[in-house]
Formats: sequence, structure tokens, C-alpha cells
Amino acid sequence: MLKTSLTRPALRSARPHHLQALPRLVNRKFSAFPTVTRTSSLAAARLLSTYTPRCSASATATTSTPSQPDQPQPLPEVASDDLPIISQDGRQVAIGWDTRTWSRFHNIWLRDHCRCPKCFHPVTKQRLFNTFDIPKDITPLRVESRSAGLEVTWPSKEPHVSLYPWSWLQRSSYDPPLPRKDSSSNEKILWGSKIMQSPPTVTYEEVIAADDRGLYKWLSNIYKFGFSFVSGVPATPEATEELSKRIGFIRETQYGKFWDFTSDLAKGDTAYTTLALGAHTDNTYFTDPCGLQLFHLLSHTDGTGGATLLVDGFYAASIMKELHPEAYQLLSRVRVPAHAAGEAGSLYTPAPPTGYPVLGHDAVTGELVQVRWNNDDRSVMTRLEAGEVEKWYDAIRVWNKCLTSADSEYWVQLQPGTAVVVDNHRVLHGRSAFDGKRRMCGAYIGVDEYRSKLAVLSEKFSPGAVLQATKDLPEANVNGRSIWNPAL
Ligand SMILES: C[N+](C)(C)CCCC[C@H](N)C(=O)O
Ligand SMILES: O=C(O)CCC(=O)C(=O)O
Repeated sequence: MLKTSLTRPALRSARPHHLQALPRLVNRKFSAFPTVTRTSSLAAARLLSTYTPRCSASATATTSTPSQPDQPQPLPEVASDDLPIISQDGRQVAIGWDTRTWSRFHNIWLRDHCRCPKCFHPVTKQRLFNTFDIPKDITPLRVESRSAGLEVTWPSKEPHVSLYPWSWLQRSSYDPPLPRKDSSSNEKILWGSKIMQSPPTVTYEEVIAADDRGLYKWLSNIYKFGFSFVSGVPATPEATEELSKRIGFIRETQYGKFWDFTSDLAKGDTAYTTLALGAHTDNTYFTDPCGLQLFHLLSHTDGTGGATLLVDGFYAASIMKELHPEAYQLLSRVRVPAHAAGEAGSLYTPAPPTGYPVLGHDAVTGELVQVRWNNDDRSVMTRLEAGEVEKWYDAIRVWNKCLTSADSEYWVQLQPGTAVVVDNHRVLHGRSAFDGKRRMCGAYIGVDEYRSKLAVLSEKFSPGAVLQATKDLPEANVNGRSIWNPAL
């Protein structure tokens, strides 16, 4: 059972945080958060303040607003009695989905993306056809609109026929990019301290069940909220390690593989002390910080404190972006070096040594995709421009205020039997100071192992529109995976 500590335990520097009242923002939509909608208004703030959680784990401190009528809607599935119009214009094939929506695919792109067994290995899903054998000016002998998709006949010794399912072409459309049907399942829900009313939780029994449905629920929670509890976990390192491995193999570091630690400085890091730790993400000194971090408190005797802090870094960033856009931009640009130098046998710094910005964005979509923040592990700032030094310190001061506001901080006193997993690219964690004997165990999981497991489970439990539309096509599914999986 989780005991939520309603008062905020003193952190190491125990500064009272007098914050100007941050407007309570409900769901938020920013260019940086394309899949989350927001209504930030006084009405929304009132809504939040009177918020009463629904009973399901999906209840959050936010409610989603109806899709905006002016946003382009995904195209309907192609009906066999209403096939798209197609036309060739020299270097491209144009597909008319309806009177107003056309996609254009370059001939060379289409030839390169043939998924027939000769061009694309049906088991390994690797390209077999040599891209560089495609003539620069390749032109189809014929293009046909078939119920199964676009059929293209290419010139070669014996004509080569490629089929491209309509749903796959809609999803792959680049000229123009088309709205996607399954974006709702990709929604992330930003949260503040009110998440304490209904934190995302699964049971240990659900997660270890062989049908993987509970495992999928757990990983879906982590994807949507950036963290999830697991209740009913046997309070042993062995059970916790097995739980971790349900997601993927554990990532070994200088701290070991599966860790079982206490305040004995067994490793050269303040985690192995009784000190309070402010909200941070781990591994800022690695080029690729771990994806997930699992914690399970095994025991705490003869003492108090040691409460766990969780902060949604995406939520805090969205507030900072709204209220202090210049600070947001500075933290999105200035690279922060970091180190782990507490073990004699290792000295970690990221490549490149200049480090990475606190707020990392997808270079194509502009979406915020990673928070990297551990002010204790931050190294000497040698790359600040003289004119930016004080601005940068002002910006991290604002960032710290957003992280440490009562609206952002979710304090919870972990109990043996309840583990927590955080997305280390989004949710910051910390703890209050403590005394007595405290034993914590856990593990890191690599970001690609986490994403891979979620992708595999999504294929099974929530196949997107393309997998649904192509599942009965001949030779689509080989070795349990569709050649039309949009992830390929
Ligand atoms: C291994 N364990 C999780 C116990 C501690 C790791 C040390 C955390 C380090 N200061 C960082 O922020 O990455
Ligand atoms: O001891 C705890 O509760 C958390 C320690 C921590 O923040 C870490 O290991 O990264």
C-alpha cells in the first residue's frame, strides 16, 4: 500500500520555495507536445482544483479536450468499391485519396520500398534488393489501383510487380505527411502533484502473467505517464530482479547489474548515503542515459525519512515554456557537461564531453523527448558564452522552481512490496534525507530495450491501423511479424 506523504520532507538544502502562484495548467498542447491537448484557462484551473479522480489507473490530474475541429482528420480506410485515383507524372506516382487529398511518391522511392520476398527478406525484414541497381530515372511500365493497394509493374528482364497497401502508403506519405490514425494511443499525459490521487499502478500478478497483457498495461502506463507502480511484489531482491527482467535485460553499469544498496558508500555516489537527493535523472554522464529505472524499498528500520520524490519533467518543462520561454530555449540549447567520478576505477563523461542540453528535442518534430538533469553531477561549465552566464543561471533557477513547486512535486513513501519504475528520459526522481537502516534495490533498463518490448507488445495488443488493414494480405505475416509494420 502506498502511503502518500502530504507534507514535503525537508530536502538537503531545506529552502522554503516561495513561488509565484504557478497557474494550474490542465492538459497541455505545445509544438513540443504534439500528442497532448491542453486547455489552460481559469476554468481549467478550477476544473483541476475540484478534480476528483476516476477509479481507474488512467485517472490523472488532467482531462483531455475534444480534438480540435480545424485539425486535419485521418483519412478513412480505402473501400474496395471506391479505390483511389492514381496518375503518373514522370518521376512520381500521384494518389488521389479524395477530391482534396493527394499523395505523391517518387518512382525511385517506390522501387526502393518494394516489400516482395525478392526485395525484402520476409523473416529478417532486411532489404535484399540492391538500392544502387535502381536507375535514377526509373519509370513504371504500369501502375494500377487494386483493392489490395497500388500495384506497380517495373521494367526489368522479367517485369517486376510491387504491391503497396493503401493503408501503408497513407501512413508512409511524405508528400504531404498525412494525419495518423493511431496517434491517440501515443498520447502522453502530463501530471503534477495531484497524480497522487490516482497514480498509475499494476499488480505484480498482472505483470508476471504469461499472457503479457499485464506487462503491456505496465509499459503502457510508463509510456503514458512516465512512471508506474507495481503493487504486491515479494519484498526480495530476487523477485524484484525477475520483475525487472520482464521488461528486458538489465543494463549493467559501474554500479553493478541488479543493485541492492544502502547508505554505506559502497559505491562512490551520494545515492549510497543518507543525504537528500533533489529531483534528477540518472546517468547524465553517459552518452545514452538508461531508459528506465526501477526502485523497490526492501526495508527501512530504526529511522525515518527516505521518502521518494517524482516529478514529471515534461510537465515542468511545459510550464516553463509557457511562463519563461527564453529560459526554456536556453535550457534547450546550452550543453551541460557531467561526470561520474566517485569510483577509482572509472571516470565517466558523455561523448561529446560538452554534454547535452537539459531539454532534448526531436530534431524533426521539435517534440520534447528527453530531460537530462542532475545538478549534483554537473561538471565545470566551460562552454557558456560570457554574455549568457548569468542568463543561464537565471534559467536553471527558474527550472529548479518549476521542478520544486508544490504543484510539480509528488512525494510518496515507498513501502516494501511496491516497486516503482520511472522513465529516466522524462520523470525526475529524488528522495528526502533519512536515518536508520534503509535498503533499496533496483535496476536500469536500456531505453532501446524498453522501447523494443513496448513495440512487440503493441504489435500484439494494440496493432495500429496499418497492421489491422494488411493482416490478411498474402505473405504479410512471416515469423510472427508483418512486413507492413510501420516501424520497419
Ligand atoms: C545505482 N543507483 C541507482 C543506486 C545509484 C546510481 C547513482 C546515481 C547517479 N548519481 C546518477 O544520477 O546517475
Ligand atoms: O535512494 C533512493 O530512494 C533513490 C536514490 C537515487 O536517486 C538514485 O539511486 O538515483
